[in-house]
Amino acid sequence: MTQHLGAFAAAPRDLHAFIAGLPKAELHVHHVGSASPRIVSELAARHPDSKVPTDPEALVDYFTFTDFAHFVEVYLSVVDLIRTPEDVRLLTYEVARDLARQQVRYAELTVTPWSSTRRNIDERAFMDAIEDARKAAEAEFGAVLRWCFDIPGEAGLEAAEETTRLATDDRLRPEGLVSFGLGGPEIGVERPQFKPYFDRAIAAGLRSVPHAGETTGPETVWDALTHLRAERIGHGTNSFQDPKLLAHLAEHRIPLEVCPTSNIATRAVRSLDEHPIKEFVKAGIVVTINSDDPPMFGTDLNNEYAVAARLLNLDAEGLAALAKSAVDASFLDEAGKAAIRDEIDTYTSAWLAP
Ligand SMILES: O=C(O)c1cccc(C(=O)CC[C@H]2O[C@@H](n3cnc4c(=O)[nH]cnc43)[C@H](O)[C@@H]2O)c1
Ligand SMILES: [Zn+2]
Repeated sequence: MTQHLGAFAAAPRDLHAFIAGLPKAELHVHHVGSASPRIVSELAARHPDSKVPTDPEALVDYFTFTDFAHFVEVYLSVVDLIRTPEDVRLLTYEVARDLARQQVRYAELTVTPWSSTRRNIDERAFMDAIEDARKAAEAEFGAVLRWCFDIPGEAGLEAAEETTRLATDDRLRPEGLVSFGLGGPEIGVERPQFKPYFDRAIAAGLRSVPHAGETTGPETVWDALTHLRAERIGHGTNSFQDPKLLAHLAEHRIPLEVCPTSNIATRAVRSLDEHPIKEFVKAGIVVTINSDDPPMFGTDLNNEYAVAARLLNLDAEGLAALAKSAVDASFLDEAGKAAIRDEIDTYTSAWLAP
């Protein structure tokens, strides 16, 4: 599963090692999209009626996408492998292990509960499974997880209603839930129709983090800001087409959750060298670096930092600043943010000491 990892190999050797040990926060990573080849093949073997390959080598081809619609089709075949609360718990716990191995201290994991409840996983059992894994991962790996529940937009308003209910019902809502999102394809899925659901989620104390501008233009990002009151934008890639939007994002300090390799894998951007991340930094926008669906895109967060180092010409101090931007843009409490920032500073000073 290494089709996109070339950029990491291209980073200078010591920068590669610096990134591997750098404490980090991941703000845009999907639950099912983080299933490692080992987990996918284990689940596929458990459910042999599935068309998902059981051989990790065959998964490399299976996870090569022709466009965003093809990506969603493949993504849903993996969603179909998650059939029991134990599948949910195993996936969540293993995802946390993979994050912790990369020195990710804090992650906001995007979970689509509707995809599981509609596949007859009991809603109470689903919440218990993710929470149980979250607590075990924090105790055993030291990785703090928080949840973003997202509406799968293409599934329509019934899915929006159900996701909002699951996110706002005090008897169900998990302790780790901090935010509310909107995912899936953007073409033909207008953002404004989701305003009432975001209003309810925001009123219940959740933060707004919709995907926008990944596969459609800047007008989708404006819609996310205006109608969904977005506090961060998932991707926001095509914002570069509108200078007024760039200025607005910079002035209002709305961070972009940039996922460079994802944009290449889904063919939203032609090549890494054409990625607009440089324009975002030049415009003064808060940029965070994320991995989206790492095993499906043959990447991980460390590789995304290596990609960013190359595209933005960053040294160790620049990478540490990028890591701190993600901490600052997160929904962690102030004490938690300060602790990770201190850890980043201590690590970087030790690295740079003669
Ligand atoms: O679960 C279903 O049965 C179902 C039925 C109809 C539509 C959907 C979806 O739209 C699921 C899409 C799913 O994709 C997730 N995702 C992962 N990576 C990305 C991304 O880069 N951009 C947008 N969406 C992404 C997202 O969390 C949705 O849940 C499902
Ligand atoms: Zn995403």
